[in-house]
Amino acid sequence: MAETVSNSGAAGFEIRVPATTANLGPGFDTLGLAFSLYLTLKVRLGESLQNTLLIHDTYSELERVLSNPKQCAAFTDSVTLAYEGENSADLPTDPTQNLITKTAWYVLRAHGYLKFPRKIHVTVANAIPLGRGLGSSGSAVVAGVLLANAAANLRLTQARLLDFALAIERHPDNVSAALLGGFVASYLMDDSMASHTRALEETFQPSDQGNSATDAYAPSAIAPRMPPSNTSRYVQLAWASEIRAVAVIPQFQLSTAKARAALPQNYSRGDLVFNLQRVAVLTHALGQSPPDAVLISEAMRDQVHQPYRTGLIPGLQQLLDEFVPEEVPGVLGTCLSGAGPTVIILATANWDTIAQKARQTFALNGVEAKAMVLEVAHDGACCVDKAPVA
Ligand SMILES: Nc1ncnc2c1ncn2[C@@H]1O[C@H](COP(=O)(O)OP(=O)(O)O)[C@@H](O)[C@H]1O
Ligand SMILES: N[C@@H](CCOP(=O)(O)O)C(=O)O
Repeated sequence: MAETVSNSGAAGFEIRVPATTANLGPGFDTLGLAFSLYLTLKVRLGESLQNTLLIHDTYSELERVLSNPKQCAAFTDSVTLAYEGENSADLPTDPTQNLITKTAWYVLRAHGYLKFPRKIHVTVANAIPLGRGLGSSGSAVVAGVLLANAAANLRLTQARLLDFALAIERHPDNVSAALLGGFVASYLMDDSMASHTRALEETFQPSDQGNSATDAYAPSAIAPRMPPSNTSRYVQLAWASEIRAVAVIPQFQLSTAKARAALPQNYSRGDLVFNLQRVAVLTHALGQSPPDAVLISEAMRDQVHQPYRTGLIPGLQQLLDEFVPEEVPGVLGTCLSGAGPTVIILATANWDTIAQKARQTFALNGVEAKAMVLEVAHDGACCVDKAPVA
């Protein structure tokens, strides 16, 4: 549950967002599960800034303000970023290029702010591997929304935080689980989001006036529209406490965009019915204690996304075929995590043995992988007053 921080007296705050796995087999773009592996933002508050609001008398005045590349520089001056830990070198610290701060900028601008109202320094500790299907981008987006909410004291409701995250991420499975925690099923209110032009593209529309670094990220000439309200609906589902996930994480990255591009536009009635039958059973079966391995293993099979992604992930099909309860004691079921390439094996025992065996299967297919045994994070993203250690 995310809280709003009152930044009046505090010297800083901390935001923590869990990693997620999406789909769980048949629940493509529908099911998400939060893990106790976190993206953490330690935020130090500095001096208050002047002229942070988009004050304008006329539309043309607003246009003049926002088409001025200096406004990009103003935003950049209001925030500094540093990374520590895993992936430190891989992510941009320019606030106009970093997904966390770009998201925060979008939320700020939609509320009439040109920049953060106080200078902030953000240290990002990211334990979530990038581009592996463990929801790193969804967590970064949720962190960005919470950052703007806390820094500008916007007091957004949970539903509104989700609206902003969805305006950017577009599929609700990862962001719903990251924000809420636990095992979550959600759907998008189709028309509202479909009619909302992609939020980040609007906010960061490249300028056609030149190629300088500042121009390239000049905001579009209009303030971004607010996303529609209540763009999604969700339900938090029961999760049997015996179940942990073995995440087998290949050392290569696969972008979600590429793995989505591999999917067909249309499906047969047979494939649709196959998934509907299984996802309905799965949402209930994963909450039952003790879990029924035979029921779950079959219910985690999928015909909508995994068959089209096996070509991108050597060893995936073998893992799906071999890590079944009949073959490996303790296993409940196996699936691709999100868009991959990580494979998730749900199990009630023998987690370390399963992890070792699964790494070997990847290795036989020429893929080096590490494995982690992950607990479900029942608490979602949070934001608390906390002064970072200097
Ligand atoms: N902590 C972070 N800070 C900034 N950007 C991030 C962070 N985590 C993820 N991203 C962005 O998201 C991209 C990965 O997104 P994606 O391809 O959807 O993979 P994943 O399955 O990990 O979500 C990264 O290359 C980076 O651009
Ligand atoms: N439903 C999406 C989930 C993408 O998750 P990610 O963790 O890979 O970003 C999909 O399968 O494309």
